Amino acid sequence: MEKRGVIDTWIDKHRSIYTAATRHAFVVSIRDGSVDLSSFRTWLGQDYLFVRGFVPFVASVLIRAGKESGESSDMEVVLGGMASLNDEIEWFKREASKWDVDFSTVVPQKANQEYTRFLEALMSSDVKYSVIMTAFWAIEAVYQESFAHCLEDGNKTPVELTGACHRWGNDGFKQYCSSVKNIAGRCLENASGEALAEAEDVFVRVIEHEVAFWEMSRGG
Ligand SMILES: Cc1ncc(CNC=O)c(N)n1
Repeated sequence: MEKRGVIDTWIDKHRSIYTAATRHAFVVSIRDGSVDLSSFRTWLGQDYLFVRGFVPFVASVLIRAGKESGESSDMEVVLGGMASLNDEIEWFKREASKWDVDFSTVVPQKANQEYTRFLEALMSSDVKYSVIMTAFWAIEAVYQESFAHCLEDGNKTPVELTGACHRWGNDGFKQYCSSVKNIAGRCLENASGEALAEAEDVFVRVIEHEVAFWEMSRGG
């Protein structure tokens, strides 16, 4: 059994928004097969742009893990995430041709721009390692929980969308998210009250950005 740490208490405390992010109508529509393909194409284009902005964020987490962490394994965990982003960008490009989406013409929507700006602010050296790790975990965990839901028993996920679901819903990604959560949890155990308050705030803001991100797909 995993030890229940401060992150689990935050998930419970902010359960309604956490569920809004991990069981969003768009994700539920993938799982029940009612998904509107224009919504999926919108999500695909926006998420490709997001991921391109996420790479420098993960790179900054990697640098911080190498410099500031007492645990040498932190860097290896983040490096694993970085490596999967490399595959992910190739996957996005294959999906774009499959769904006839031209990434060169996709314009980032407001929610996407705001999320990317938020990530850029977290890359500042003023942000504590425990806070940046909490954000990193929350970003990955929302996708893991959302897409794993589309693969759980009873799903009617259309076969052409199972690739997306496996990308973030597979057991390896779940393990990786759990490793990132353990790193964040370990850092938070030793954090000051001020750092804890900042990390909780960043956790909630990540979840809010994720909800707003899913909402973009509604526009089709
Ligand atoms: C908006 C958003 N949040 C989290 C992820 C998952 N991390 C990397 O792919 C993602 N692709 N997009």
